[in-house]
Amino acid sequence: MAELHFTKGHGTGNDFILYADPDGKLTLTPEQIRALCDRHFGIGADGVIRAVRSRSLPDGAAALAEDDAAEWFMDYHNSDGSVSEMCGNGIRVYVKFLVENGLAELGPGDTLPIGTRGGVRDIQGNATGYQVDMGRWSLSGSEPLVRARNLKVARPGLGIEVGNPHVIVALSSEEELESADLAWIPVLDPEPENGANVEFVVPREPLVQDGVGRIRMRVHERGSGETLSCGTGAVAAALATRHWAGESAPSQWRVDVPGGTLGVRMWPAEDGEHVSLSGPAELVFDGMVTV
Ligand SMILES: N[C@@H](CCC[C@H](N)C(=O)O)C(=O)O
Repeated sequence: MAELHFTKGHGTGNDFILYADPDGKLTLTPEQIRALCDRHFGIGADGVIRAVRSRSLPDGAAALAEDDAAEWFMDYHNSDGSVSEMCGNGIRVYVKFLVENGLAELGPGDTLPIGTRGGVRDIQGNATGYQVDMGRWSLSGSEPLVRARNLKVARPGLGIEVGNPHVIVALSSEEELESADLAWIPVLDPEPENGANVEFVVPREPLVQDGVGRIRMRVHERGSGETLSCGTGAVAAALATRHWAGESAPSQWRVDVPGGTLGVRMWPAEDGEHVSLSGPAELVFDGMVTV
């Protein structure tokens, strides 16, 4: 038995249990993670984030090889105990947790590199929260047929990798988006080898306003079920919508999710196109549980 001092936080309603374990001494089992995330019998959360030094974790070696300034690693687990490569909402909340606990500094204009299993991500503060350079992205090459409960027909999805895997599905109307029952796992055919987060999107009317693209999105997250928001999902959904909209589509997007709004921007970098995610990060309360 050990005492776990934790902080509960969220980014647009995507909620996490965070704890500091700089030297990598408190690895939770999948069973412990499931119990902590249980919304009736535990604290309740979409995932658990451990703040651990990159040098204290085998997975951190790749992060340090990529950028030796990536002192901190975001060790992310979904609420079912599975590991994920990356979490776009979680990383903003994670940086706020590091800064508020005096584990890292992030002054105006500074960049903080964070190790993740999906690669090192650079974070900056901004007026509404944090901005994350999500790095390079790619089409996964897969376009599975997607069936979701309450949607009458199967739809083609578009596979996109932004460090973790996503499949994006365009729906025809806001009514259809609301009618989908995402408590049920969408069925993908073919099923991606490592599973996928599935985002359902509809354009706002008009799609582009003042040069900014606008979409609404709901998500069923791999390993967590339906959540109020998914940062990497918002990035993938904006990329997919731009892909469908063609050459003239904007490079700046506003993505409305049930828990709030996220910003996505595509921009040319030296090594190819990067995409960044911006949004708020909140720490809600601290507590202690025995695990
Ligand atoms: N909510 C996250 C994504 C968390 C991981 C995801 N469920 C996966 O398994 O890849 C986000 O904000 O990006």
